Amino acid sequence: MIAFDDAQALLARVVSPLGIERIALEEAEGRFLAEPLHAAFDSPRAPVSAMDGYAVCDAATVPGLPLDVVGAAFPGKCFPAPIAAGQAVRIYTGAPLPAGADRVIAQEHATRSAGQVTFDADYGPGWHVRTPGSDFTGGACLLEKGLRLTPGALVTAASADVSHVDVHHRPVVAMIATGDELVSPGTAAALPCAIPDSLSYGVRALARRNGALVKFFRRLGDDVVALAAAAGEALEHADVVVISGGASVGDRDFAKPMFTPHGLELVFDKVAMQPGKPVWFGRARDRWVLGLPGNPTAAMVTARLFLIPLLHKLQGRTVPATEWRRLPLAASLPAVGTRELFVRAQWRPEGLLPATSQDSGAQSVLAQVDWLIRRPPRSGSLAKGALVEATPI
Ligand SMILES: Nc1nc2c(c(=O)[nH]1)N[C@H]1C(S)=C(S)[C@@H](COP(=O)(O)OP(=O)(O)OC[C@H]3O[C@@H](n4cnc5c(N)ncnc54)[C@H](O)[C@@H]3O)O[C@H]1N2
Ligand code: MOO
Repeated sequence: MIAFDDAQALLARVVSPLGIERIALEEAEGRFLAEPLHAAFDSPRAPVSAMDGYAVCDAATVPGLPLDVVGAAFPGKCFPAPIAAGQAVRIYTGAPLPAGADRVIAQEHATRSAGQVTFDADYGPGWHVRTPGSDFTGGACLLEKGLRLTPGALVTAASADVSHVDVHHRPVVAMIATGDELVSPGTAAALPCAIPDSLSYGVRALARRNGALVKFFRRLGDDVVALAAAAGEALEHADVVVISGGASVGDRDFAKPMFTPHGLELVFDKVAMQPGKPVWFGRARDRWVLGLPGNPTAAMVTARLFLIPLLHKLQGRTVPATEWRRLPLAASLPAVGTRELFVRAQWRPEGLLPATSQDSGAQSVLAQVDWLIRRPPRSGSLAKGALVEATPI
């Protein structure tokens, strides 16, 4: 059995990013940059107004002194002529300042009469001018390689005058849910011992949310011949094959044997963690294979801790996909056994509240929990308010 940190580190070490493609910014949300993104020019490129008001020469402007309004400046247009002492230009937010002007006075402090403007005594202290390069300078690296393109990052990229980005391919995921008892949700009530296949919905959603294209899905009983055939098909279609269930030591646990004819080589098998001990990771026919335990909470925890890092690494993420933060507990926690313990919790104003059920087969609490608390093996009990390491689930 491998320690949790070692298993995550091993996965990060053996997995390399997929190839690179160039795509339009329009299509790039959620993708990971394969190259750093640099600004084509300064932003703003010229001094621009931060307010609707009047551009003036500060040294020649005092409250109550009328100035001649000699034109209007709009965003996207350069004002044609310089202004001099005694003059002002009507200006709008984002417009380049006319040459000679160095300050903008907001229109709330202005009184217009005919072709002139005067200002009240309260127009200071703001100058309301954004200086060239005050946001970013030409050539500056605005987005690092490996960064995921969030809606905010797309704004940054477009503002740098970039239309296309180099990103890693999206990993294609195949999922096989195993278990004789599993049936499609909506059909179990009529079959006394059937169980709705629930976890494949969560795992596939998690994969999609983390950049994967889920292109293959089978729900199969515990028949190793049929499972091996499905494994072969999945390996043809996907970069990553995820298997749920059949990971433990039961007579019908075929998750690994179904890949034996395909040359499965294990990277790790069994991790000293709770829940999720039976999780395993390997390689077959040059594809990655991740085996998740059947218990739904154990499957979602291990998908969070291994599938997401795997998908992110394939897409070129350069920083660890699991970031632990120190946050206070909203209730006490008992001492930990010999395995790293992952406690499912909910964020409350007073801190992290552990879910009432910590059963690895629990399903109803999965809709409520949003954080995973990590507790080292053999650590002692903790009081309410103690700081723990946690990551969003
Ligand atoms: N003697 C031992 N027994 C078990 C061990 C062990 O070390 N020794 N490990 C336990 C742990 S830990 C886990 S976790 C489970 C996982 O075992 P499997 O991966 O083989 O899972 P299954 O037996 O196939 O299923 C377990 C449980 O989960 C339900 N399940 C499975 N798939 C789904 C699905 N897609 N949707 C909803 N529910 C699912 C299944 O019906 C079972 O109830 O083994 C322990 N046993
Ligand atoms: O650890 Mo198992 O993963 O208890 O459900």
